[in-house]
Amino acid sequence: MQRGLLIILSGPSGVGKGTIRKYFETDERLNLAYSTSMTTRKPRAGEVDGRDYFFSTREDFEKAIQEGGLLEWAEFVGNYYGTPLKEVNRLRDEGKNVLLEIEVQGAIQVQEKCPDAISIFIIPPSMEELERRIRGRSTEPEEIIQQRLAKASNEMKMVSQYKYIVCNDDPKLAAELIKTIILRHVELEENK
Ligand SMILES: Nc1ncnc2c1ncn2[C@@H]1O[C@H](COP(=O)(O)OP(=O)(O)OP(=O)(O)O)[C@@H](O)[C@H]1O
Ligand SMILES: Nc1nc2c(ncn2[C@@H]2O[C@H](COP(=O)(O)O)[C@@H](O)[C@H]2O)c(=O)[nH]1
Repeated sequence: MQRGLLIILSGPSGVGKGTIRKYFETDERLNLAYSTSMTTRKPRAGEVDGRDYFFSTREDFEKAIQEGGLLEWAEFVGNYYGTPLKEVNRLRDEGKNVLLEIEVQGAIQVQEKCPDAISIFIIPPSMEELERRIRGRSTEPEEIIQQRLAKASNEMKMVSQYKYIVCNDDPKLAAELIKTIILRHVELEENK
């Protein structure tokens, strides 16, 4: 069986990564599995442990780092976020194409470790629109919104580190573009 691909979906907080993912994650042709991350952030209303994230204490997260249990990890606006390595390997060994939805520092670590990873950076139509989206979501207090927006400006400077750049103006169109990228890579793998 062919090992599954590793796909990185990255971009500033609030750009619409999660929204776009919803449009293509049920497309069976993509044979996708979403990698659930570990985080020390507190759950938002409606978030479910084990589905949206594995919510953890800082102590347990640091233990996971020390034990080499994470493919990548980063501190983002006061919280740790990381990708459990074992699950990614298990899914890829089963032939699944694994999707990581992660921020920029983590995306760079994954690309260093797995140069074949398909990295996609989502950009907003403008920084004003990014701000509207992050505020419109109403999930963070003002102080955190400010920190996330400051972080976003720096993250936008890292676009050249990615193989593909997709603008999320219309989420359905962005999802279609990403689907095309993934399906082409699946085809290339099959013809290897
Ligand atoms: N193309 C779009 N046009 C207008 N609003 C959008 C668009 N895409 C997403 N949104 C809205 O922007 C907000 C942020 O989207 P979303 O939560 O998907 O971002 P995200 O990149 O996954 O954020 P985070 O990285 O913080 O998890 C949501 O309220 C979503 O409905
Ligand atoms: N490096 C990693 N970044 C991750 C991971 N899981 C999520 N994220 C990114 O963190 C920010 C903030 O997320 P939020 O849910 O608090 O809004 C966002 O850019 C996520 O994509 C991970 O495992 N590693």
